[in-house]
This record gives sequence, C-alpha cells and structure tokens, in this order.
Amino acid sequence: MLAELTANSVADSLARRELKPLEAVEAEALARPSALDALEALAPAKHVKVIAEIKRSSPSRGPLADIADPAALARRYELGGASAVSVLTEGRRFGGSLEDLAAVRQAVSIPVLRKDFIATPYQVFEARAAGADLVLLIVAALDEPTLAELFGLVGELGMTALIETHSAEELDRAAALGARLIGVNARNLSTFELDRELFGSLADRFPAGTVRVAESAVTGVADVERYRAAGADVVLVGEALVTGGDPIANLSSFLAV
Ligand SMILES: O=P(O)(O)OC[C@@H](O)[C@@H](O)c1c[nH]c2ccccc12
Repeated sequence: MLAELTANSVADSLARRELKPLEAVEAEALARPSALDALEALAPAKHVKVIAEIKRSSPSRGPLADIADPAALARRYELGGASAVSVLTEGRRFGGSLEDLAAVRQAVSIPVLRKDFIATPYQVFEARAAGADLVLLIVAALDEPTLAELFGLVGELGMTALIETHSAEELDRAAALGARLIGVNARNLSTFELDRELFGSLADRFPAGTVRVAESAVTGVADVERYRAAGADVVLVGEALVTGGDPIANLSSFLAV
C-alpha cells in the first residue's frame, strides 16, 4: 500500500517536472560544499531537540498554512532554537518543492532535511544538489535492497539518513542497516491513523548509540514532555509550528523540556 503510494508519488513528481539528466544532477550534488553534520546537531543533550518542519498541507489534515516565504519561516525556526529544519518537498499532497528546500538551505545554518517519499537514487542526488544535509527514508515504503542502496548513497554523499519506522519489525530493519538516526512516526502513512503511544512502546528497541526521533502528533508542550519521558532525544514537529502562532514562542516552550 505505502510502497504503491510512494511509487505513484515518485512517478507523479517526476512526470510533472522538467527533469535534468541523472548525470547533471549527480554532478551538481558532488559540486556542493559538504553537508552539515546532522548527527552532531541532533546528538542527545540535556534538553530535547526539535526538528521543525515546513509543511503547507497534508493528505490527512488538508491545507494547514499559507507559507509564502519558507526561508523566512526557517529563519524563525533557527532563531527559536530548532536543531534542524525539515522541508516537505512532495508537491501534490503536501504542497512542497525542492525550490522550498533550496531557499531554506540558503537562509539558515542548521541542517536541512529533505522530507519526501524517496525511492530512487535520482531523488537522493536531487536532495544533495538542492543543499539537503539529511534525507528521510521510510522503511515501510522500500524493499530491503532499495533501502540498503539508498542508505548507502546518502552516506556516500556525506548526508545523514533519518530512517522512519512504524513498528518493531521496521525498527529492527533500521537497526540492521546500521542507521544512527531513527524515527518512529506516530502516524501510519497508509491509514493516517495516529498512535501516540507507539514511540514509547518501541523506545527500548533502539540500538545503543542511536539518536531517537519521535515524529508527528506534537500538539503542544505536553506531547513533547510525554515523548521526552519515553526516551526521545529529538521531536519532529510540523503542524503545531505552522498553525500555532509565533513559532519562536512555541519552540522555546518545547526546548525547555
Ligand atoms: O505535523 P506533525 O503531526 O507534527 O508531523 C510532522 C511529521 O512527522 C510528518 O509530517 C511526517 C512524518 N513522516 C512523514 C513522511 C512523509 C510525509 C510527512 C511525514
């Protein structure tokens, strides 16, 4: 189901854009200055860290925010103390683009995550060419050889993979891969259902030394506290930051946890 969704989304986004040849994108990716060290930026610390997301809309929630200037919002996130910025680059359902990512990259000096349904090496090169430091790989959407191939390529390009999981079995697959940055998404991307307890139920399963990311379902500081108490090093927050008024004030309350 999710694999199909990913394939459709990839085909759709590739069909809608004028595509440069792979060699050109690869050359652009390799010509970039080195990616920022996201593992260092997100390393466990005394307080929880936040990856703040630029998110215009989502299939489950519809339009969320009219973000005319993603770079300006990213600057607010950085000022507010976010450790990284996530930019949704999927166009049809999330209203994002690689242009958003490139604009954000120029505006901030913290690591930037390409959040999309990545299923091909081409998209990984594109991410680096646009300036991404991190790339999301969703275990449920990828077969084993593809996941391993993309994970390897992300590393070769000097970027960090955020491996997204939604079950014990997927978390074990992420661990077997040697992932250092692993997320548990509270949202099931096939049914859109939220399971707020999932991160807590899987927290003990993260291999020692990995950075634990709790993704989705933060509506306020109480959710950040709950994730932190369950063992999260990092929370990834979208909707609450794009809809909740001043992101700087919201971030400062989250970062006090
Ligand atoms: O808006 P929220 O509930 O704070 O969620 C953010 C982020 O976790 C969510 O956008 C997300 C997590 N994994 C994804 C994969 C694809 C698209 C989106 C996502």
